[in-house]
Amino acid sequence: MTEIIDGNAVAAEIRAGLADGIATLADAGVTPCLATVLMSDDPASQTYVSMKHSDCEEVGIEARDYEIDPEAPADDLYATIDDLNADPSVHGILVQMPLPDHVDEREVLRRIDPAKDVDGFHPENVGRLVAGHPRFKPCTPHGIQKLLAAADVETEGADVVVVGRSNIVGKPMANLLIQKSKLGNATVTVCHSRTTDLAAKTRAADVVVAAAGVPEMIDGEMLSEGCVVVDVGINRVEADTEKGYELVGDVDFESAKEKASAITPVPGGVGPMTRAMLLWNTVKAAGDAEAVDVELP
Ligand SMILES: NC(=O)C1=CN([C@@H]2O[C@H](COP(=O)(O)OP(=O)(O)OC[C@H]3O[C@@H](n4cnc5c(N)ncnc54)[C@H](OP(=O)(O)O)[C@@H]3O)[C@@H](O)[C@H]2O)C=CC1
Ligand SMILES: Nc1nc(=O)c2c([nH]1)NC[C@@H]1CN(c3ccc(C(=O)N[C@@H](CCC(=O)O)C(=O)O)cc3)C=[N+]21
Repeated sequence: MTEIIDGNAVAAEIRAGLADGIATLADAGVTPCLATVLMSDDPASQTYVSMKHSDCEEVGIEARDYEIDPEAPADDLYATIDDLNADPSVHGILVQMPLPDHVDEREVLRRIDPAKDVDGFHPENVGRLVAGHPRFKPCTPHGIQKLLAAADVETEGADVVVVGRSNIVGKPMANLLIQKSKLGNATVTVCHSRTTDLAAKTRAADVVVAAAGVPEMIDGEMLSEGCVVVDVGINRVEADTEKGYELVGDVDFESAKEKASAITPVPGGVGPMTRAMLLWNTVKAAGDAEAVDVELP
C-alpha cells in the first residue's frame, strides 16, 4: 500500500507544537510578529499571503500586512523594508515573490535584515546554510525534511534526486539534504532543464523531490518501485471547476502512486508545510531578537 503523506496533518502538528514557544514568549511580554509585503496583483500570491495571515492568527502570531502598488517605484518597496527593519516590534519580514520586473529582487533580498529574514533568502543566511550552520532554513525544504521525518523516511544514506535548482526550493533542498545531520546525510543529485536523461536519474533514486514547475512531468515510468516521491509543484491548470482551474503538482500522481511506497499529494502535501515552517522561523526570530529561549518542534 502506498502511503499518502498528509501535509495538512503534519503542518497542524507543527503549529500545535509552536504553542509552548509562543507561551514562553508571552510570559516574557513578547508577541511574535510577522510582516508580509505584497507587491503584486497575482491572485495566487494574494491567496498565499492571506493564508499566511490566517495561520498566524491561529497560533497567536501577530501578522501585519503591507501592500504596495505593483506599478509603484521600487524605492517604495525598499523604504517599506527599511521601516520594518528598524521596527523592533517586527520579528519576521516576508516579501512575497515574484516581484514586478522593475524591482531588483537581489536588492530586496539583501536589504532585509538577516535576523528578520524568515524566508532564509538573504545572502548571509544562504551562506550560513551552505557552510553547515543555518540560522533560518528556507521554509519549503525545511518543511520537506519535517514531512519525511514524520513519514519515517530515512534520508541518511539515501540517494535523493532533486528536480529543480531554484534559490527558493531546489538549491536549499540539496544543501539541507547533504548536511551532516539527522534529516540530512543523503547523497544528492540536482537536476534541471539541461540535465540529460532525467528519467535515468530519477529511476535510480530512493527519494525524488520534484520542484520544476512543470505540470505532471514526473510519471510512474520515471520512478523505481518503492521510492518516495515529494511533489513540490503547485501549478494552476485550467479546468472546468468553480474557480476555473485546478491545482496539479509536478508529478503525475496516479501513475507515480503505483510505484511509490510513499507520496505527497497536491494540494495538501508540501504547501501547508511551507506555511508552517514560516511560523516556525517567525517564533525563532522572536526568541533570538528578544533573548528568550524558546523550544521549537
Ligand atoms: N509547495 C510549496 O510550498 C512551493 C511550491 N512551489 C512550486 O514549486 C515549483 C518550482 O518552484 P521554483 O523552484 O520557484 O521554480 P523555478 O521556475 O524558479 O525553478 C524551476 C527549476 O526547474 C527546472 N526545470 C524546469 N523545467 C524542467 C524540466 N523539464 N526538466 C528538469 N528541470 C526542469 C529549472 O531548470 P533551469 O534552472 O535550467 O531553468 C529550474 O531549475 C513551482 O510549481 C512552484 O509553484 C514553489 C515554492 C513553494
Ligand atoms: N517570499 C516568498 N516566500 C515563499 O515561501 C513563497 C513566495 N515568496 N512566493 C511563492 C512561493 C509559493 N509558496 C507556497 C506556499 C504555500 C502553498 C500552499 O499552502 N498550498 C496549498 C494550497 C494552496 C491553494 O489552495 O492555492 C497546498 O498545497 O495544499 C503554496 C505555495 C510560497 N512561496
